[in-house]
Amino acid sequence: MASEINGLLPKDIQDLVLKSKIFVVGAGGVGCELLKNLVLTGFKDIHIIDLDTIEVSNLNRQFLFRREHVGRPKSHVAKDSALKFNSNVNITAYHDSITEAKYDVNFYKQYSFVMNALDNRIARSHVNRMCLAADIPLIESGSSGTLGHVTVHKKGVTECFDCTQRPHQKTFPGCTIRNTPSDPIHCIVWSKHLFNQLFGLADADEDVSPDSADPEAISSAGKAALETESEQPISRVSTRQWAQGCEYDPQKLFHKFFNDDINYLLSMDNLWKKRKPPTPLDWNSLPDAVASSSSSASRRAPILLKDQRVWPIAECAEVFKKSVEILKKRLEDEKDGGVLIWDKDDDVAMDFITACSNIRSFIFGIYPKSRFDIKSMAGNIIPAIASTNAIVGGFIVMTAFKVLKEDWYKCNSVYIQNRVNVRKELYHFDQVMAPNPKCYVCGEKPEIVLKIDLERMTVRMLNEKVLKKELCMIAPDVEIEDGCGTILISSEEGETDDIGDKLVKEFKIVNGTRLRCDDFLQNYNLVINIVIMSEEEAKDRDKSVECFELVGDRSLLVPKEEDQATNGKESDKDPDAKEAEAVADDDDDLEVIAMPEDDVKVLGTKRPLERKDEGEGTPLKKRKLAEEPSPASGSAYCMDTEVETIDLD
Ligand SMILES: Nc1ncnc2c1ncn2[C@@H]1O[C@H](COP(=O)(O)OP(=O)(O)OP(=O)(O)O)[C@@H](O)[C@H]1O
Ligand SMILES: [Zn+2]
Repeated sequence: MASEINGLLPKDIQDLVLKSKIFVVGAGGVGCELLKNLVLTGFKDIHIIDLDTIEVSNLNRQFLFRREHVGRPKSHVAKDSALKFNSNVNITAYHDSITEAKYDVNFYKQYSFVMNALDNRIARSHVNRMCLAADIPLIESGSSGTLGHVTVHKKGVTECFDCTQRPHQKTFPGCTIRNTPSDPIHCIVWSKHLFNQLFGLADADEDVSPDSADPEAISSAGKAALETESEQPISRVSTRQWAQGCEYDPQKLFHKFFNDDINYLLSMDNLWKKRKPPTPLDWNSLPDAVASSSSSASRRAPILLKDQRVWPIAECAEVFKKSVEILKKRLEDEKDGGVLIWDKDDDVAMDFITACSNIRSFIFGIYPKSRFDIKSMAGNIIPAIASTNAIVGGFIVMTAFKVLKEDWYKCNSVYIQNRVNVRKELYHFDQVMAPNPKCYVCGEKPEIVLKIDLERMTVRMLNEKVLKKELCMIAPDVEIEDGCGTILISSEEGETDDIGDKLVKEFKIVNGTRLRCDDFLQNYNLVINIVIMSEEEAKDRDKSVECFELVGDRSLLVPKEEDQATNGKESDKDPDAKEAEAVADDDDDLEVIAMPEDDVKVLGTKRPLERKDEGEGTPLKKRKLAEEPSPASGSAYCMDTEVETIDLD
């Protein structure tokens, strides 16, 4: 293997490779490629963690896994398969989540550096914080379709993973989902919400019934609907309770969601002045056609597989009936009031979503979709491409050499794009950036501004949605800076459960209140400055949208003059690179992946890393593209990087 053969690697790198101990987080698409590269490079002590087991759908690209491995832990099988490439390596495999408390700061300290090969923001952000706490370099990576990235993060030297705010998931206004869908994705999202309301973790923000507070509906005509609302029996009980009350009778469910509720929507006649009104369906006289008989998919129907053809409405109703019956039984079998978790790979759950979304599409005159298409939209499936993973895995190892040598200023960010840019490059190399002093994670005194709707924000929402989901904490403790140290949230199980449903305003939280948050596991402290939404703002806000907004540090919104004058600006960045950067946010739970046009927001301005004069440690100059021209390529920046990448001397 490379490190065992003298002369293959430069001597200094060979020595560093032989003596380093490294940690790979994730043994999926990128993780498999990476592990194979690492053993072939001759790293001797490799640890790898993954929480998952192997699924059939992994086999087309996660080539360390074979059919006989399905169901076994990814990390264990990855280890066994990689050892076949080079048995002269120590691999330690953990079948576990990296967010478990036992992987603490001391655990991280044993490594020379850490490599992320993950697929979600929470785990990425967690590892970022652990590496900052342990002061261990992190190589972050990701791939999504043809896009990929590799970036380096080193405490106090480069920006951290959270220094740049990444685009968030694309969401749809609640009234579009509940009242006026116009695209298949609206019906798919509604169906996922319906699944959760009936069988899963019901979320008040995912209501599926008509929204009579829709500003568009509120007019003299819409008032009729508002008035009849009180007569709607189901408005007083939750959708779950109502469904339980009628024993999940599929016909009754069908009638409510696809007839009663639609008639109710029709009564909000303001909504239909400029739109085609929906058509309620009757279980006993279902049309025989597919939602749009002119669709090319339906014309091809006879020769297609079940997954590829678009089901006629009568078939959708039949599938709806069967899937409701099975899901009802599964829910009954759950112990201790457990609920079902929606999973794109669960056939019955997918049948339910396909049937519901196509029935709803029919009602609203939206073109239908095949089960295959709906699965990819509902599960945010972006085809994983083996070659992108391979390229990312390769770049990680090339980057690892620079990390081992602590050549931070050479650790450019790499973005793999899906088309060549103006300079005819498929790979975009971006300057390594110094930490953002205002970063809410690695800044000296991390602070953030949180705007909340006092009438809606409960303690539980603050914990689950803001701290854990948005701010990626794992086990937060929160104290109000009110002079008495009132504990609002405790990481100790059960300690603050009883106040979870209380509104935060009951704890005298007002404009300017400061909340001290502390995640002991991540060694992370954050002060949240509360800003209250004005009544006007809260009133205008779509009720199905979250009742909070993370504003960041307000002072960050206005860059300092000095920053503007001297530093690289985000707007200079190649748009393709921004698209690739969005890959980092390809969370499992996204509804729709960040689109290329979504801008990457930056907290403050970016600061290119200053190059240090080797040996003396004094800053040489700001490393700027224009200062290092390359006659050969006309792109000093990338040429420079290529040379650095290929020529290891
Ligand atoms: N908290 C975590 N701890 C350990 N491993 C994790 C954690 N979160 C995600 N992973 C692992 O990261 C890997 C990411 O790989 P990849 O993106 O190829 O996903 P996948 O689940 O294998 O594929 P797909 O999502 O396309 O089915 C997965 O194997 C996943 O189990
Ligand atoms: Zn940071």
